[in-house]
Amino acid sequence: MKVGIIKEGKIPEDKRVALTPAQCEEVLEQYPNVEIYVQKSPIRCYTDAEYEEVGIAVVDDVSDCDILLGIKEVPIPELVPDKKYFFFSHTIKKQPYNRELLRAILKNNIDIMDYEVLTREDGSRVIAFGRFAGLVGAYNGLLAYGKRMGTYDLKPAHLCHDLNEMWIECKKVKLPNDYKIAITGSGRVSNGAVETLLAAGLKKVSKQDFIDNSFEKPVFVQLRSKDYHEHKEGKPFVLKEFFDAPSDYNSTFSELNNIADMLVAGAFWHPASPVLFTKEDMNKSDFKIKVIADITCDIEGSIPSTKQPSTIADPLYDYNPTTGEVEDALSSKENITVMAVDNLPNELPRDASEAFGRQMIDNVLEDLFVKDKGVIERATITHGKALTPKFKYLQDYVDGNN
Ligand SMILES: NC(=O)c1ccc[n+]([C@@H]2O[C@H](COP(=O)([O-])OP(=O)(O)OC[C@H]3O[C@@H](n4cnc5c(N)ncnc54)[C@H](O)[C@@H]3O)[C@@H](O)[C@H]2O)c1
Repeated sequence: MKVGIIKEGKIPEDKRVALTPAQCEEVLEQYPNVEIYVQKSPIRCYTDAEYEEVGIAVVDDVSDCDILLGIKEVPIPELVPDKKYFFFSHTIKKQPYNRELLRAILKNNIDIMDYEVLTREDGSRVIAFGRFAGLVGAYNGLLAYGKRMGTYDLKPAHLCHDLNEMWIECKKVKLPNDYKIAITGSGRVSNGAVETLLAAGLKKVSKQDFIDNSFEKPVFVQLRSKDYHEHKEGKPFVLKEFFDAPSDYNSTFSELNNIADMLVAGAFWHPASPVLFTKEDMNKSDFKIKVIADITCDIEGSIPSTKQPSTIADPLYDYNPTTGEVEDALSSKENITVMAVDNLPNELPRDASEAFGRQMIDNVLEDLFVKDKGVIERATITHGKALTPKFKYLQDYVDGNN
């Protein structure tokens, strides 16, 4: 079986790759009937030379391979008919901008296996980049504070060679004693953010201590959903019930509005959930938060200042709490500085790729190359020019009725 690692064609460019050079070697050793070909790419985070150094074939054309591995959506003119593809198609929520892509996939008799729906039997996702989003998102928050105050200057994560260099950069962080950072969430993103703040020398404290005490060093609190939501009728907080009916809950986050200096937003936010605070709260004189690293990046979602996404190249903007408008980054001390990069894992592409490939090797490739125990079937959106049964709900989207 021939496997091709394709060159990413989407703009803005994605540097990540599904298998690193060392992982390609590992796969070839484990599956002697498999061949791997890497399509030449000037942007991939692992260079063509790094693949060649370990004996992996780097070629111009991978269209004779049986299975093609990418990361982001393949541009329609680059799709090769009758192939099996793996990439993030961003079609399963009927994203309007990818309707034509799904139509082209069907027309060209392509089987698309989408990483987003690669799941284990219990439904948990096999491939997720949340940790890297959290690592970099919190780092960008610290970077923003250094720039606001002019106290230190962190090298942007995407200019660091890898995560190790970012950890070393973290040593430059100098926050005042009693500087307080609130992180929301307890999942992959939030736990990644915790790793960065610990690496930067902050101390983790409980919510009560965060509110009641002052400290001789910078501190952070990690808030689980139950730490900042309460049932509207005073019933006990039950996580499943909160997920099922978030509109039955109020947010109590505002008790930290005049305590936290920075917010790192890392909890998934359902549109029916209460917001963290309002535009009016942000305009109050005791609203203390001056840096918001919004990793969830829901535009006009739980955080009113997240009015637009920002980019890796230009990660910050200011929110003027008086006018409610976006202004240039770091244009006034009265403004709140926002980081809302929506593709954070791409800032550490080498590490993110390595974690990605590890998940592929450990959880997917045996099903792909030997016998499918369900992983591949669950992730297959199209087969034989038709939607597979699980994805039939996309038919009206394909037909253009929705
Ligand atoms: N900016 C980026 O580049 C980037 C990258 C990856 C993920 N994200 C976003 O970060 C957020 C968190 O992702 P994650 O990987 O940590 O997810 P996760 O499933 O690992 O964790 C989700 C967290 O949100 C909380 N939560 C609150 N309401 C919820 C609900 N209704 N359903 C599910 N969880 C709920 C959970 O308790 C948990 O703490 C998501 O919104 C995701 O889209 C952003």
